[in-house]
This record gives sequence, structure tokens and C-alpha cells, in this order.
Amino acid sequence: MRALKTRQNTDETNVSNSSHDDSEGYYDSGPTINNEVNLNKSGGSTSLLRPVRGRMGLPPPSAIFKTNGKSSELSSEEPNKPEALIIPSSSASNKEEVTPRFKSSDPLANSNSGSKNALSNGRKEIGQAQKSPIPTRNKVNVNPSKTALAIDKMKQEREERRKRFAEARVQKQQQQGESFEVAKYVEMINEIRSELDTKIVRSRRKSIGNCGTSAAGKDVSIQVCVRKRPLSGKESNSYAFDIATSAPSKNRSTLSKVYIHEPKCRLDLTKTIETQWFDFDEVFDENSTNMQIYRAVGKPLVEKLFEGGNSTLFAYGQTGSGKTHTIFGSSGGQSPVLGVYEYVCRDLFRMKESYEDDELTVSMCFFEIYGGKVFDLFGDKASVNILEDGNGNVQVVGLNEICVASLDEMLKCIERGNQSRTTASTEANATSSRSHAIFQIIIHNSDHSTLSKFSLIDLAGSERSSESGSTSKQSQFEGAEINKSLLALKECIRALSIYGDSKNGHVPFRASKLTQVLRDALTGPRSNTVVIANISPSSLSCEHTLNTLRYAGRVKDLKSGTMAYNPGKKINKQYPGPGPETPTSISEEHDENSDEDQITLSSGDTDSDEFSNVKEEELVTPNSADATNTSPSMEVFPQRQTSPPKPELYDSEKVYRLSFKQNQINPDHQTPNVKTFLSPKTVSLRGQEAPSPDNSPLANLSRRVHTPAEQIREANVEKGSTQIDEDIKEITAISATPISKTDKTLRSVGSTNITPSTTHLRNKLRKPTKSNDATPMTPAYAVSVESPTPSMNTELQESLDRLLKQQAYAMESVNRLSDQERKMFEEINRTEEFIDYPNKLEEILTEKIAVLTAFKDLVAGFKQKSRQAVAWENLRNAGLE
Ligand SMILES: Nc1ncnc2c1ncn2[C@@H]1O[C@H](COP(=O)(O)OP(=O)(O)OP(=O)(O)O)[C@@H](O)[C@H]1O
Repeated sequence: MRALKTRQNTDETNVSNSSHDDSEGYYDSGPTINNEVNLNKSGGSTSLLRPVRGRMGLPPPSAIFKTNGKSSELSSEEPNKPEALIIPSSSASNKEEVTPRFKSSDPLANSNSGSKNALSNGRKEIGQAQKSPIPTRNKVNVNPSKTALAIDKMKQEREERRKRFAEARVQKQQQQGESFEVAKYVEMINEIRSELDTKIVRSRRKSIGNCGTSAAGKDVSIQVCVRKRPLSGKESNSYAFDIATSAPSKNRSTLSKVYIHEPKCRLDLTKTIETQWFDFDEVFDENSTNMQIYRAVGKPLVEKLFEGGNSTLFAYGQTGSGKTHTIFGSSGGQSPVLGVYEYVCRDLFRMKESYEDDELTVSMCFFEIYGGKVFDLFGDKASVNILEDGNGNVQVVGLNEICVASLDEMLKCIERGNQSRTTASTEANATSSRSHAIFQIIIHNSDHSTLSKFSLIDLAGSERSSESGSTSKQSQFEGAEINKSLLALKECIRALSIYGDSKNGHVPFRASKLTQVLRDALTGPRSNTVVIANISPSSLSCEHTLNTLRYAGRVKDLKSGTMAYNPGKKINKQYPGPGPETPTSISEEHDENSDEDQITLSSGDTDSDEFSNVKEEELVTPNSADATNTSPSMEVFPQRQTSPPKPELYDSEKVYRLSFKQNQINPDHQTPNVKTFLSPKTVSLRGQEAPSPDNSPLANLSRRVHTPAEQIREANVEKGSTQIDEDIKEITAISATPISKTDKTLRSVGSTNITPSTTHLRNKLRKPTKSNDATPMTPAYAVSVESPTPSMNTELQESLDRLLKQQAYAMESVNRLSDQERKMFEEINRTEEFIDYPNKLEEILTEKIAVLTAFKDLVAGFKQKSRQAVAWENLRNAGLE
């Protein structure tokens, strides 16, 4: 406080303080007298000198005063001689400003601190004047003292601290909310998984082996696999949870499945899990290793090389899903992980040795496609061109092709090339590949002709621009290029699966550099392709995971060949209902007219009896050893499928839904191609007698699973209901009785009669009622006013008009709300689906309360006005106005 006061006084006297305090801690030593600044501002000459005595009775030090540039010295040897202040003669205001503080000839008589400070300042000024004989002119620089600065700093720190605490509190609340939601979702997913454990339906492959036959009669082999990586630490920390369940096939005669449990939040804030499944040739879970993947899908490709077939293995998936980890391994972490490429190289050299007689030679090239350009990773990232020769063969001109004689040599070269890759750190991945990397191993015959080619491709991540978190032009350009090339690749693969090769139909290889360079790898006489769709299990990446699986599904979803099997459309036709002989009850419509059902079996696959194939379907347990255990429970997926399949869902894709509100599940109500997946809890509920004869949605509220937020909401609704009842009572009490009867004064000027049709209003608020009750609410209040005097009449009439207008508006709102309400109940009755009634009711009631409160205020205001009017009239009558 003292310091502040000092500062205040300092300001008043325009003393500019220096930086350090005196011994008392609130004086600043070394002030510069700026009196002259203030004084000289007025432009007048010095006309008044006022005495200021030193504190503690000490004689004031001598001081130098400036009067319009002239200085005069006061001697300290004259103690009674007053110190001087300079007041410009021409400024009366300045005189007044300074005079009161030095009015008393003895400043010690001034007991208030302000005076003391003024005195002190005066002394300091003088002292300073001694120290600084030549004060700076026109310098207005009020520096706060150290203490004041310290206080300011403390204040600032305190505010920051509070802000931090508030933020932490909000964050904690959010986290608690999130963790609650996560726990609920995880619980539901686990419930589904436990069901799946015993009831996974596995589709049988139509052919065994990799080869199929295209519509054009060519051998086509495309295998599509899915690899799920483990949840990363970063994802776990951000409340992500595992939404992917892999159900690998136990034998090669059945397809594997991957289930994606998509967390959903409906408009009414209900949490649901929608489970979709996809069939693939292989599904690798989070515990699978690169070696297992190589053994399952890589090794057959290497073997094919020595038979003269081209092999291509590429990893596709969103950024950070593990493509590079799969193809090139990871060098980070405690133990480096070998990529599939290394296993390929090892096996290739091992197998080559067994072909000694053929004198095969191995060469390799490594390049990347970045931003639509090709760069040689074995040639210092030199840009190379892609050209087509006269035969239509694609040549990468200027690409280094290194001949290698040993495995070590090969691995070293690859490592060097790998280090040249374009990577960058993005939000999703610290070492994100920004390009498609293509590593090719070429096996030459002894006459240097090419026997076969193995292409290992680490594709750039899909969804690049959104995932990278960058909005720069560069990243957008990268994203566009990547997605363009990925789309082109998919289209080429699909076209190849139909036509066999580009001679029988158009295969859009020229659509991108990626497809151009992969042309010969994909179109060789016996080309074999394996697509590994890498997925992240994180709930935060659900959308991307589904996109990846759809992409992979499209690649797999061929009209002919190995992957042409479409279980979704065939099963139901063969198994119309559950029974002891029927192993599954998945209900899907069989479209007999659809061409897509005509499966061309691969060579060697003689099983053309689709019915018998379906019979062999198994129910297997993904996590148990007893993979072929058939389950008699056929009622898991109820069969009521009369509508056509949902168009946006792919054929191989199935959807289940598990609702958070388990008692609301109606198994008979299904949207097309969507199954309600019943949890055990639901089943038991359904098995019981109806818990309440009242089937209204309100009756179901008590049986719901409530989140804390919902409980609060419901409490509010209850509060709202009570309040609205009270409001109605109050309005009724206010307005039902004519004011003229209750107010004697008013009777003398007229009467105001407000009659609300409360019964009607009550009925409206007491929904639910019959859905056909569409009678709109008529204005419920009739107000009439009579006033004896014309002046009163005008005034009253005006307020009455206003009131009536507002009343009409209020009634209109009530009517509108009632319609909404009615619609809501109609919807509930029609769909029998759960609708979060409390939320909507709360909304409606809140609005109604607002309307009624406003109306109540209006009535009160009007009554007040009427009373005033009456009072004025009485006064006027009494002649007192
Ligand atoms: N199966 C797995 N097991 C353990 N860690 C994995 C697995 N798959 C991926 N990872 C880890 O996840 C991170 C991202 O993987 P990776 O770099 O391979 O992703 P990517 O799909 O190549 O991404 P981008 O497209 O951005 O290059 C790496 O740290 C990697 O080690």
C-alpha cells in the first residue's frame, strides 16, 4: 500500500523515480525532478515558492530549483527557511494542484499519509535535485518501483496459476467423461467379442490356391490380406481403444474375417457399436510377426518367381498403419524388426542355389515415386523417366539396376537405398513415408533375358492430407498425387481381374506413374499379387480403417477367379431358416438374376456345387484352439430381410449393431443388410415377461442404462415438470380471478379479466396423448380492460395491445412446441425405437417454462400498470394531481 501511495504521489508531483528503493522499501532513491516539466507545461514563469520542511524536523537539504531554466539554491543552513516549490504564475490550476499539499507551513502537522508522502516526495525531490544538478527537461517517465513490479508479477503469476488450475480442472472433467465413454464402448465391444468367440461364421473359399481365372480365361492371382497392428502408446494415451477383431482362418479352405466395431453416437446421444465384417484371404492380428506374414503370403510368391511368374507384394493402408514396418521392418526400438523384404531375399538366394544348373543371376533396383516423379534410390535420388518402347513395354530410363551375387551385398544395397527415401515427421507418424517405394528383384536367365520380377511396394499412406495435419500446399499436393495413384492402382487391379490383361480390355495403367511402372509386374504371364491392407486398431482411426478395408475389399471383390466368392448373397438362399442341420442363420438375399453370382472357378477347383460349398461353412472360434467347433445357436442373427441390400455396403461386408440401450433392441426391426446383435443381457431381457404393461417410451425410461449426464438431464426434466406445474398454478391464481374483485381501487376504474384455459394447457403439457390429437391450441387467455377516462384508456389500451400481441406469440410458441411434441410421440409409436425422450422433453419444457414465465411477468406488469393508472385517476379525481 505504501509503495502504491508513493507511486501515486510521485505521479501527482511528476517525479520520475529511478530504479532502486530506499531503505524503507517504498521510496525510490535518485528521483529526477520533473516539477519543472509540469510547471513549465503551463508556460508561466515561477511565481510561488512554498515551504516544505524535512521530516523528523531535520533541516531540508539544499536544493536546486529551476525556474524557467534558471536555478536557485536553498541553503541547508537555514532550517526555518522554507523549501521552495515552483508554481507557474500563469497557471491557477497548477497552483491549486500543488497548494493544498503544502498548505500547512508545517507539513508534519499533516497526519495523513498522503501529506507525509507528499512531504517525503518533496524531500526526495530536493535530495534528488542535489544529486542531479542538471535535471532532464521534458522527461515524463514514471517508472514503477521494484516492489510494485514485484506485486504486478505476483498478480500475474497468480492469474496464470488460476488459469492453469481451471484448465486442468476442465481437462480432468473431460478425461473423466471420455474414460467413462471409452469404458462403455469397450464393454460393448468385449460383449460382441465374447459372442464372436463362439459364433463367428466363416466363409468357405471357392478355390484352394492362389490362382483364379479371369473372365478372359487368363490366370489371375490376387490375394488380399489384412494386418492389424497393435495399439500404440500414443493412441492409448489419447483414450483410443481397439475396435478391430481379427478372426484368422485355421485352414486354407475358409476365408478369414476382420470385424470392425465402429463406435457411434446417435443424435439422441445414445452410444452404439456398429460391427461390420470383411472377408479376406488372410487376416493377421496384432501379435503376428513379419516372418509369419512372409511364410503365409511372401514365400509362395518367391516360389512362383522360379516358375517364371512375376510377383508383386504391396502394403496399403492409412498413414502410420504399419506398411513400412511390414515391408522394410523397423530399425527403431529395442530390437530391430526384419521386414518381409529380408525374408524374401534370404529365401530367394537359398532357392536360387537349388537352381544352379540354370545359372540364374539376380539384379535389383529401388526407386520411389514422389509427387508424380520417379527417383532412383540407388542413384542418389536422380530423377528418371518412364517411357514406353515400341512393344508397349514400360522402361524406366536411367534407373540403376545393380547385379548382386550374395545376400549380404543385396541387403547392404537395400539399406543404403532405404536411407535415401523421402520421409517426414507428421502428426500421425514420426517417420512417415511421403512416397511410394518400389523395390524390385529381377531374376535373369543365363542369356540375360528376364525370367521374373518380384516387386515389393511400400505405398504411401492413404488419407495423407488429413492425417499429416499440415495444410500447406506441398502436403496437399502430395496427398492429391498419392490418392490419385492409389486409385489408379486399384482400378488397374480390378480391370486385370476382369480382363486378364490389357489386350482383352482397357486397363488404365497410364493413369499414374505407379501403375505405369508396375505394369509389367502386374501383367506378366503368370503374375501373382498380394495386397496387405494394414490397419490401425485405434478407435480414432475407425473411418480410415473402414476405408482401407473397403479399398482392399474392392480389390478382392472380383467377378471371377479366386476372390469372386460372395458369401453375403448366397448363404440365405441356401439356408432359409435356422435348424439343427443348418449351421448358420446369416440372412442375405440371393439375387438370382445377378451376374455377380456366376462364379468362374479356377482351374483345378472342381467344386461347382455352391450349395455343397455353403454346407461346409464353419462356425469357428477366433481365439480358441477349437476352431472348427460348430455352434448350434442359430438365432444370433435373426432372419427378417425383405428389403433390398443397402447400396453403399459392399457385398462382402456385413453390419451388426449393438445398442447401448439394450432393452430397446427390437430384433424384428432391422434395416436392410443390418443385423441387431443381441447381447446376452438383452436376450435375457427379451426372454422375460414384459416388465411393464405400459409400453410408452416413458415407461422404458426406468429400465434404461443411464449415464451420469443422462441422470442429470432427467433430474432437470423432473424439476422442469414441477416448475411448470407451479407456474401454471401461479398464472391461474393471478389471472383466473378478475382483478376487479380483488382490487377495490381497480373496481373504480374498470376491470381486467384474464381467463386462461388452464385445463387445455395442462393437457397439452401432459403428453403423451393420442397421436391423432392434432387440435391446435387456441389462445388461452382473454383479456378485457375498461377504463373510465379517455387518457387512461389510451395508455391501458396500448399496454393491453402489447400484452395481447405477446400473448398471441406465446400461445403460438406453445402450439408449435406441442406439434413438435406430438411428432415426437408419433415417431416413437411408429418406429418403436428408443428415442431419448428426456432430452427432448427437457428442451420442450424449458421452452415452455420460458414462455409461461414471460407471460406471467407480462400479466404482473399489466396489473401493476393498471394499479398505477387507478392511483393516478384517484389522485386526479381528488384534485391532487
Ligand atoms: N505390427 C506392428 N508391431 C509393432 N509396431 C508396429 C507394427 N506396425 C507398425 N508399427 C509401428 O507403428 C509405427 C508406424 O508404422 P509405419 O511407419 O510402418 O507406418 P506406415 O504405414 O508406413 O506410415 P506412413 O504411410 O506414414 O509411412 C512405427 O513406429 C512402427 O514401428
